[in-house]
Amino acid sequence: MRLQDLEELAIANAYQLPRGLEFCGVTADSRNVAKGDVFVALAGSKTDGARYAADAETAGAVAVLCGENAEMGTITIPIVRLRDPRRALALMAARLHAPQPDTVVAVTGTAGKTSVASFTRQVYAHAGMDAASIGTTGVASPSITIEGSLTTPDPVVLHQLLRDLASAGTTHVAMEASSHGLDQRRLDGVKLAAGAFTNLGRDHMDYHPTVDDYLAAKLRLFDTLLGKGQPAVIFADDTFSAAAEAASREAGLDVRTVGRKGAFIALKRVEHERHRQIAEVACGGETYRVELPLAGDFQIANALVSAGLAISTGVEAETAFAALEHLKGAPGRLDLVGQTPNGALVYVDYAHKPDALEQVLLSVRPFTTGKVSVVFGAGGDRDPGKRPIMGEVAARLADRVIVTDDNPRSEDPECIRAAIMKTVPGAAEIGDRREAIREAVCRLERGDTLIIAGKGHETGQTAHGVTRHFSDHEEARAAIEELRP
Ligand SMILES: CC(=O)N[C@H]1[C@@H](OP(=O)(O)OP(=O)(O)OC[C@H]2O[C@@H](n3ccc(=O)[nH]c3=O)[C@H](O)[C@@H]2O)O[C@H](CO)[C@@H](O)[C@@H]1O[C@H](C)C(=O)N[C@@H](C)C(=O)N[C@H](CCC(=O)O)C(=O)O
Ligand SMILES: Nc1ncnc2c1ncn2[C@@H]1O[C@H](COP(=O)(O)OP(=O)(O)OP(=O)(O)O)[C@@H](O)[C@H]1O
Ligand SMILES: N[C@H](CCC[C@H](N)C(=O)O)C(=O)O
Ligand SMILES: [Mg+2]
Repeated sequence: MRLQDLEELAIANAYQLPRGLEFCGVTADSRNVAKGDVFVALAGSKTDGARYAADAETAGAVAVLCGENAEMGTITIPIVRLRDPRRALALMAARLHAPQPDTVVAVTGTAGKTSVASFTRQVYAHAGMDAASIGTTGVASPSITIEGSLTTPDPVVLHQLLRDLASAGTTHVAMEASSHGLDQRRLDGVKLAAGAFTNLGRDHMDYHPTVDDYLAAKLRLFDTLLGKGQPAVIFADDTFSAAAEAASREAGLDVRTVGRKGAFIALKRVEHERHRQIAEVACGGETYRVELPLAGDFQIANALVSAGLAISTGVEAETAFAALEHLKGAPGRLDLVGQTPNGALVYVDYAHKPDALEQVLLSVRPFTTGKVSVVFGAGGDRDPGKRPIMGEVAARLADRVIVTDDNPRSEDPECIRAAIMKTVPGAAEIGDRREAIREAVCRLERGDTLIIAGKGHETGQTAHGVTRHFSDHEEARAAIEELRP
């Protein structure tokens, strides 16, 4: 690629560009610079890439792209100042690591992204397509499997991955668009075919200064990344649905609402059973009966969003709704890990924010004839404001609460627990998560349901800066085993 190609990508003015300068790669991390690369110096949350420009030059960088006001030290390679260097990085990574699979769809929202990405992949696969999903739980595809990473990978990693998937024959990709990812332009180079919105609640208040800022980041998917006439699938029954719909209409997108208030897919009726739900939906003048093999009201919402995405990108409605009958839940999302000898149900769930905790507790109540128990904590080095709200949710919606540690990271675990305990004074406090799970499991009686919330698919616990192997699934199964005679 030549530096003057940036002009074609509409990210720089011709006069700024050293003509004819060729480069082979791009990176925003000086530690990854290879000879002949362009280094993009980004101002981050911890440090400023400009500080590492000299390291990048030593490592063989041929030019540095940076923000308009970056304080660059003395370097001899050309410096190109840009209004939006993060976007430049994404567009360059896309150009360098082409091609992308033909159909890439992205889903944003506070909760449900991982589930929708996984469900959409499953619907595509059911329709006979070679499909992948990319998100919090990693990459799933017929050719490439990667466990867990960022929800939205950084652009260089993302475009290398999309290229590898395309080369392996994957044609359809469903990916998560996190607010960090959207804000940091990680998706700006992705050629999207459609976008989706699930809901908006409290999250990442450590990163976004206000809810408006958080919403604006999410809405970039619709007002900036998708183009006129492209489908925007919007869950219609959330408080913020109207805002997502308005932004999409304003951008000239083809708005397709789904849910009880949905016009594209209208949810007419749901019957909840213990491990499945039967929904009646209307789409394109037809009515379909869907037996969803998953518990939880919110999974209906996620399933409809994924059907909306699949139908909007070429899957027949009948095929999409038939596919929903075979869905497997995303790992660690209202995941039934076992049943105690007296018949109580034990679920692992990834609710680590107030709305998710509320939804998951509400959704097990209809099939719980006994008590609803919950074991949860809150992550350290993350928005402390959510802790008392999660305590309040648990106090209101669970009959038995054990407050334990999540990933305290660098914080004092006791202080995190104390902040939750303030609003749920009736709770038991057991810091050791293994012990908390055991205690909760052995107190279960017939008809009870236990939710072990917060860590879902995670396989480690980080405390005092050290990560040790820890799996809620393994702990729950071991605790159930101990009850067997
Ligand atoms: C807060 C945040 O989003 N941080 C991400 C961001 O880092 P940053 O831009 O703030 O970087 P920084 O550490 O301040 O450094 C600034 C720049 O200097 C560069 N640098 C730094 C040191 C050096 O020696 N040389 C060098 O060039 C860095 O590469 C960077 O470009 O960009 C990095 C590269 O893409 C990410 O790895 C990093 O993710 C960190 C690890 C992280 O924990 N991110 C989480 C919060 C995140 O992104 N989460 C979302 C949402 C999760 C969800 O709700 O599902 C996600 O999409 O996963
Ligand atoms: N549509 C939904 N509405 C409300 N809560 C939901 C919804 N879908 C999932 N949840 C809850 O949120 C948790 C996380 O779900 P999921 O991983 O699909 O969302 P996510 O948006 O990817 O979250 P994260 O940003 O943490 O990766 C689930 O375990 C469940 O408790
Ligand atoms: N992507 C989220 C995951 C949180 C998971 C929870 N178990 C925690 O550690 O807080 C974050 O990094 O904030
Ligand atoms: Mg996710």
